[in-house]
Amino acid sequence: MALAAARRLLLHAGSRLGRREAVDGARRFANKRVLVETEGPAGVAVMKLRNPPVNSLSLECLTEFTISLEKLENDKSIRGVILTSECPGIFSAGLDLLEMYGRNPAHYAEYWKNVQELWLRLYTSNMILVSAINGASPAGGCLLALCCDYRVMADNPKYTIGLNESLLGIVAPFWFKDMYVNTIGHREAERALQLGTLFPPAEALKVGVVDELVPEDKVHSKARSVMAKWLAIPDHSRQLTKNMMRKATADNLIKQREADIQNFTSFISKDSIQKSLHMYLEKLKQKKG
Ligand SMILES: CCCC/C=C/CC(=O)SCCNC(=O)CCNC(=O)[C@H](O)C(C)(C)COP(=O)(O)OP(=O)(O)OC[C@H]1O[C@@H](n2cnc3c(N)ncnc32)[C@H](O)[C@@H]1OP(=O)(O)O
Repeated sequence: MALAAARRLLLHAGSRLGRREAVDGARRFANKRVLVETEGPAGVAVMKLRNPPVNSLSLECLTEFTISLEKLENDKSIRGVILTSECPGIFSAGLDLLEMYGRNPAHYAEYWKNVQELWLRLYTSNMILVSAINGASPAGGCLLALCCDYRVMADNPKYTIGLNESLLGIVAPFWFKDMYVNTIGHREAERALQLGTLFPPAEALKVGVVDELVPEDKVHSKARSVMAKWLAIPDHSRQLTKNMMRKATADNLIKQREADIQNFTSFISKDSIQKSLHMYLEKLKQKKG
């Protein structure tokens, strides 16, 4: 409840709580974890995640992300968004494991509602979304990219992308799965989901998780040129087509949002699942030492 009120405040107070500048026709607004830069004439915004060290999607980050998207949707001059990261080498580490570990059921429910909210907004956005994947993109990071209409990835074998939930001992929800199937087909999705495959760029391209690979320093310029191509299509026909392709998948979640929240909450609260998350977090720590 408190978070919803804060969200309304942020959205409407925009320039008071966020920062807004106008320089040479380019505008920017920034929350703490999401920076949005727009270039008036082109109608394109660049949205940069900046939640170091790994752009994990904490509750605050999700909220700021959703608010920023909502603002852009309400700005009729914006037709397209390039989604990228300001954290070197990381697009997004996905959902924040610390939001799903050691908390109470009310927190899990609130968190999951916000994950659903962001996904629905991104997946059903009328704007053209192009992701400039400039780093690692596991699980929820891959989810963000999959919501986009086109994915450009840096051709750096150190970066991987995929829905790796099963490696954490958790299960990708049906709507993650639906979007994966829509993108790479049933057989590839079935295999990749069971194995929790994190694809290096060349394999990601081959199975269709991403659409194009470019050298790392060309990711942004390529995303811009892709955007220009998409902008040449009339909005109304492109939007109706996108809606036709995505509506059933989105509706599948919309009609069972509450049940999905309850499923998530009871699943993630299980001792065995908390134990798996604990072990995974320990593994991440040990990797350093
Ligand atoms: C029904 C349940 C369905 C729920 C669905 C969940 C979907 C998800 O998105 S679950 C999250 C899955 N994410 C991952 O598996 C990614 C885990 N992270 C990594 O593999 C690596 O961190 C990285 C490849 C993204 C980056 O590697 P790098 O070597 O640069 O950094 P690290 O030293 O590993 O990490 C730095 C720091 O950040 C912490 N961290 C990493 N990922 C997360 C995360 N997703 N949530 C919270 N915190 C994360 C990591 O533990 C390190 O913390 P410390 O500095 O405190 O040790």
